[in-house]
Amino acid sequence: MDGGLKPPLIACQAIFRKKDLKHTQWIRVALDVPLAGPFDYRVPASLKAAKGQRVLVPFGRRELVGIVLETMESPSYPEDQVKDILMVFDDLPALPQDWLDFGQFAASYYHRPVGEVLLPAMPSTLRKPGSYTGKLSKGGPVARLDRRKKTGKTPEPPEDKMYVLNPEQQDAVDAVQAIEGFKTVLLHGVTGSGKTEVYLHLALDVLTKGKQVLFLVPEINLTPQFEQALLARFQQVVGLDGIAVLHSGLADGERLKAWVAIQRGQARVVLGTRMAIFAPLQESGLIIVDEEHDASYKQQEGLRYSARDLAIWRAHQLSIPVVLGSATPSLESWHHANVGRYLKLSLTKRAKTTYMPAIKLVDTKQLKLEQGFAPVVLQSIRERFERGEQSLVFLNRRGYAPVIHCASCSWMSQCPRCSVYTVMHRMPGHGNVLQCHHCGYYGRVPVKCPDCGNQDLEMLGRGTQRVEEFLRDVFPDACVERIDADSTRLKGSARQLFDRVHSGEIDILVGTQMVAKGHDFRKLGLVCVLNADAMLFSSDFRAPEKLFAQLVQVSGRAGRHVAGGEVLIQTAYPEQAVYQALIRHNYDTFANASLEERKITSLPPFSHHVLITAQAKTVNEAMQFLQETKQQLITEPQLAGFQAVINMYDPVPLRIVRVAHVERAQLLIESASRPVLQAFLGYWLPLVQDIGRRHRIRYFTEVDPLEI
Ligand SMILES: Nc1ncnc2c1ncn2[C@@H]1O[C@H](COP(=O)(O)OP(=O)(O)OP(=O)(O)O)[C@@H](O)[C@H]1O
Ligand SMILES: [Zn+2]
Repeated sequence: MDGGLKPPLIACQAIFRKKDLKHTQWIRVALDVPLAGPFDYRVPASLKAAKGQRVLVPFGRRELVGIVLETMESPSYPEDQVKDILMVFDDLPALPQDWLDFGQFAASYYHRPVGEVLLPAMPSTLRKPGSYTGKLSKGGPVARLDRRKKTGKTPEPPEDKMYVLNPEQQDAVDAVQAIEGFKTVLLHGVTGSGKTEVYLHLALDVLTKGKQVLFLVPEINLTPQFEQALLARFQQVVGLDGIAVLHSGLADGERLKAWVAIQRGQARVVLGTRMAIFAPLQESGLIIVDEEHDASYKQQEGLRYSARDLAIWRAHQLSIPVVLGSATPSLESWHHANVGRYLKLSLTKRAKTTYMPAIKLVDTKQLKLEQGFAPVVLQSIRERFERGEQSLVFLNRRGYAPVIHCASCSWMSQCPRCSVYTVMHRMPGHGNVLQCHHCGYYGRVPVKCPDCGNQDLEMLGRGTQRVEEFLRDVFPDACVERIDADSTRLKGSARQLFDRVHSGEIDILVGTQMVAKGHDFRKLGLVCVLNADAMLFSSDFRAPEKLFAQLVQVSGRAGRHVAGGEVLIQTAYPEQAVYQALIRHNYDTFANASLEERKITSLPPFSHHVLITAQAKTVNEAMQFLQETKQQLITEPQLAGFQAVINMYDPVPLRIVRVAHVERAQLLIESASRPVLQAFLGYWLPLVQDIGRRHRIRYFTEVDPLEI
């Protein structure tokens, strides 16, 4: 048995207790429970626990795995109330102090208990008592992993196409390499400008200095492409095990393996989605955040963190550079670069073709559309197909039809649990079903109207499935495939589909935002965008920024390796500023004008937001609760000083007010100063908690929300 793994000590603890009292090592432990703590424990003489080690502790009637945050002279409770820990796990090196500090920072900034930050960051096997105490534990998950024999030969690395950097790329590399200590770099490079090559050159430099590189990408389906590039370039340098990948799509064992390699310092390059920001790196030299503007860096449940923002804090903490790359930087980052807080580096040309694709607007107002397609769009797809080039049809709506409708009584396929319509999906083998994209509800498609009995129910609108079906009809000789959350549900299926696009087998690809970003499609000549207008009139002040970014990204998939790339955007509002900036490839003008508007209206980045979202049986209860919390600013004497510097809006119901029988409302808090807002939250959130308890209401707090 591994040295540190002792059988549970519950039985022998009583014997030790008396003579142990002089010894007394006290520790403070982080536990994944929704309570603030602190949780203090005593370490019996038979054990030794150091900071950053995991320990097994009794908690109420349960036993939990926690992380030692501190060792102390004395506990913060009377000693006889402090319980003994049961085990210490020393099968891995202690988690580094800077990692603990990082977790503490995230906890305080996002106002969550530290245990809810640190423990969920780890693979589940390392924080489940059962993985160590059960009959089959055999020394714990790490020992089991280490015993697993390596079989087979190490695969050869993929072929590496290292390019001679063009002058812009070289300048960017030189500028980052010249940085000493911490600096945030914004690498603004147009789509296809070869940002990846810049990252790889920077990474090589850092690796040869013996440091680790952390590489963040926004989506799981971008990891295989980057993993291949990293293996091609670095497998010879750091070995196969020197490259670790972390994302939520990994099986438990794979995630454990990657984590262990990182914590032991064996992994030199860590590639991952947002969760990888919590990798316990030992000696990191560089952090790269690709597509830094992407909303996927924001976690939308539990600890609602932004991995991009945390990456900057982490780099500052470690005194290393952090490179944020994007063709469409977030307005926050763009602003920081404009005022000189970040170093702005630009790649203005494409690396391969030198041409940006021609972006054209197809005005659909006067046109008769066929299944949502303008005739010129279908004609263009046909021409590309005949020339052997690929086309991408982008439609950000999955399913077959967004709603079923009865023309005679106006019945609609409303979700019984939510205030949205259910979407009709074709399920191979199951026929047609109605599915709610918010609560997961499934139902049959009625054969006749449930209200009036009319048998002619209509399918309104179209999603990717219907578009795929239509294109298969129109182009029977073409290979038409669809990539969206439905077609890639099975593990590995997304990768297979993307491989088929890259190999050129697929002629026409229909896809949602899954296909829109990051991918370097070689044979893709044409991109068609069907329902861009859907995002045009959203109430969210970030909607134009998001729409612009999305359209630039998807347009950027066209003509990366072939000349003559073209993008056709169907719209009924071609005069809108977003579209006009887009056809001119003018990010700078769009961003600067948007920032000007934000400044006038005091919106981020010129102010800072916190959002409280309350959930109750009725929206009125949620609103009342929020109203009462808002009232504190006026009635609570200790908050009086904040009245002039904190702005609270009126509570409002969410746009989709009911999801899964729960109604929601939100309260937006704003301040021109981040430290002031943080100080205010420190006083105000405990009051909110008390009111929440009284109202028996669930709510969550979101610092720097992306959607309001
Ligand atoms: N110096 C170079 N010479 C020739 N080709 C290059 C050079 N640098 C990169 N490339 C190639 O250009 C293509 C586009 O590069 P890459 O995918 O890195 O673009 P990107 O800037 O990340 O774009 P996006 O923002 O759209 O993801 C790739 O096929 C890459 O191999
Ligand atoms: Zn629903």
